[in-house]
Amino acid sequence: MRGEATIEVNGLRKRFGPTLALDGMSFTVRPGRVTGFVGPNGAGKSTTMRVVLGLDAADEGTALIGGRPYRSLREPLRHVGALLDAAALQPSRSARGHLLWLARSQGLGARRVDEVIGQVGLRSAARRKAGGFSLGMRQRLGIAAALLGDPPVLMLDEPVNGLDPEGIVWIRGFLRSLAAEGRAVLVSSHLMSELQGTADHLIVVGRGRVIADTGVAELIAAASRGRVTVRTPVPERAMRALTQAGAAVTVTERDSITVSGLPGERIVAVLTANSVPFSEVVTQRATLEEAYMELTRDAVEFQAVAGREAVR
Ligand SMILES: Nc1ncnc2c1ncn2[C@@H]1O[C@H](COP(=O)(O)OP(=O)(O)OP(=O)(O)O)[C@@H](O)[C@H]1O
Repeated sequence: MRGEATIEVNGLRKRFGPTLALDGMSFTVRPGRVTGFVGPNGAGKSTTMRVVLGLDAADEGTALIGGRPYRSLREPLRHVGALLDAAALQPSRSARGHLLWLARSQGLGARRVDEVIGQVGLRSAARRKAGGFSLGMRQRLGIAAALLGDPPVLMLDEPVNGLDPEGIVWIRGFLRSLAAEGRAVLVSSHLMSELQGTADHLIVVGRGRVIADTGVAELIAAASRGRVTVRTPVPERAMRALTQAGAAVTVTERDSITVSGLPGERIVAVLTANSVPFSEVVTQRATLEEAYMELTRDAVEFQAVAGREAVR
């Protein structure tokens, strides 16, 4: 692996006829972590990736891989590996034949081909025709192709789409290991749940621009808003003690209250000091899906309104 592991996208605008696909898209993908690129259908994820790879030209803005535009890279596979459409392969070629053909075009040898075949777990199928491959096998082959040049930057468009549970577990672990090697890994999805457990960082997009650029842990913490549920047979006494300690408290059920403004450990300490009995103190955590829904609500509402207008 060589070269700088970054993708920098700055002020991209792209129009397809009446559709503004990219409207000032800007973000940086950093090395050593999996960055999820997530947003509703039509948000501009694929278009951004295509612009970064020089497959589409932007009307405005810049896209750089390791500080350089794709078109200036002499052996691009050594700088960036991409999986855009796993169906795009020559059905009559064997998996190994397909990779050999790609490798030759970039001055890479058969040894490297056999290495990546092993890495993605396709050794036993390497000589079979790719046309007969399942979607999961095609995804593995596409990832093998992306890895051929041992690139510091990887971009995968919806790699989890259509995979069975075993394939999903495999790809999650695999992407994490590629990031742990110091690569910049950008993975798109329109489903947040697909990125749970995979992405460390998220670039959330809607309507051709970035809505949020945030760590997964921070996003969940912000959506959870530090709420803690306390189960107690004496909610009024608990409420008094915690309010005095500076918390905001609401009674949610007959025997439970929701507390905000104090961390769980402090709540336990206050209740104990005031001899208030309790059976449970649970810090609430929003799921990634909930946090995401909150962020993208505006973008989705816009689409729903636009859709209704189109129907009328
Ligand atoms: N070649 C094209 N010609 C016309 N319109 C296009 C073209 N490519 C993309 N678009 C439009 O640009 C917008 C952004 O599309 P894009 O495929 O980048 O979104 P996406 O976020 O990848 O969505 P999805 O999750 O559905 O893949 C959409 O409205 C799409 O219809």
